[in-house]
Amino acid sequence: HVPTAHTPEAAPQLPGHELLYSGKVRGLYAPLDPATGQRDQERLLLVASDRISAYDHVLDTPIPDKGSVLTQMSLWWFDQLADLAPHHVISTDVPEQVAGRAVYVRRLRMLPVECVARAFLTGGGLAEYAATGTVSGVPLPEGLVDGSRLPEPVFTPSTKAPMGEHDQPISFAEVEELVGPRLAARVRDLTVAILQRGNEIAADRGILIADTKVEFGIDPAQLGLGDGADEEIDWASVDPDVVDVVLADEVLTPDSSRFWRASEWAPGRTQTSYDKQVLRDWLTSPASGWDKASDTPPPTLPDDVVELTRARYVEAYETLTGRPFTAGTPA
Ligand SMILES: Nc1ncnc(-c2cnn(Cc3cccc(F)c3)c2)c1Cl
Repeated sequence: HVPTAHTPEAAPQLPGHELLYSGKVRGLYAPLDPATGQRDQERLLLVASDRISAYDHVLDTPIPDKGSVLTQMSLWWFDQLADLAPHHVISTDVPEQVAGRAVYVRRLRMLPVECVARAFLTGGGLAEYAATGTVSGVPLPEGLVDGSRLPEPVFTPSTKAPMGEHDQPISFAEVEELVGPRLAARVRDLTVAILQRGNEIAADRGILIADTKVEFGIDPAQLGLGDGADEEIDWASVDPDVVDVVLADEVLTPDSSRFWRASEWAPGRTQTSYDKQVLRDWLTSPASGWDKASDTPPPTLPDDVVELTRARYVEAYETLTGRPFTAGTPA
């Protein structure tokens, strides 16, 4: 089930494909059957653009290869996590206009929950903890500060807000109301296990993953639905021990997660972002002439900021995977 699209110019037209849904920096397309022009009901094309967002704005300057780096990092993580959960990837044999930065995926019915887990406390989770001593209803030790490592990753789910709005944190009890206690427990356990595994692997490479957001879906056939079917699903009736809970969307990328350099980690202050700090520092410096409180769009980026930011993405990919980044071709 893919939300109806609003089709801003941001996502390009793609021959043989229909744009279904355009996020801030990504697009979701349905392949069209060349014979009938009908949408393929079993596959989607998930495209990552080179656009980057900061301070809730999508910048007008692309970061070359960002889409390709993040796509290839996600593909690598799907392999590293294959023992924890099946994934939705079918093929990287994609149209040349999006080579290296798109994947064909199985079209699933997505659970209506943004599955977030936190291994370190910062951002919205820290704010909630400061106000209540808990996060998503989970009591935490006293005395935690910005960047504190949590005793173990905590599941902090959100609702899927409408386009352009912020997701709203919800409690585990609300997740149980949304998808039933069995699926709720399963996606909680999977999300925590994915972040735990991600940090085990990343720590060996000097990277900390503070938090991450993943999405899960289920094959319509396993729900007794036709491919094109759009009817409401009674999630509470779904038994996760019978169906496959599939890891979809993107996984453990710097867009879906906070990446920090382990060598720079210092609880008690704002941590530096592995990938976005160069961009943030320039945008908040006098050099940019921009005021982030003004709600005006950020200015075009200078070449050195673009190149340094591109280098951060490439460095994150090569450090994590141990593979040289090759632009435009899937690893
Ligand atoms: N395998 C799947 N089956 C059905 N739906 C999805 C799905 C729906 N939405 N999203 C998030 C998203 C991904 C990219 C570009 C966007 F604009 C939005 C992912 C997936 Cl991944």
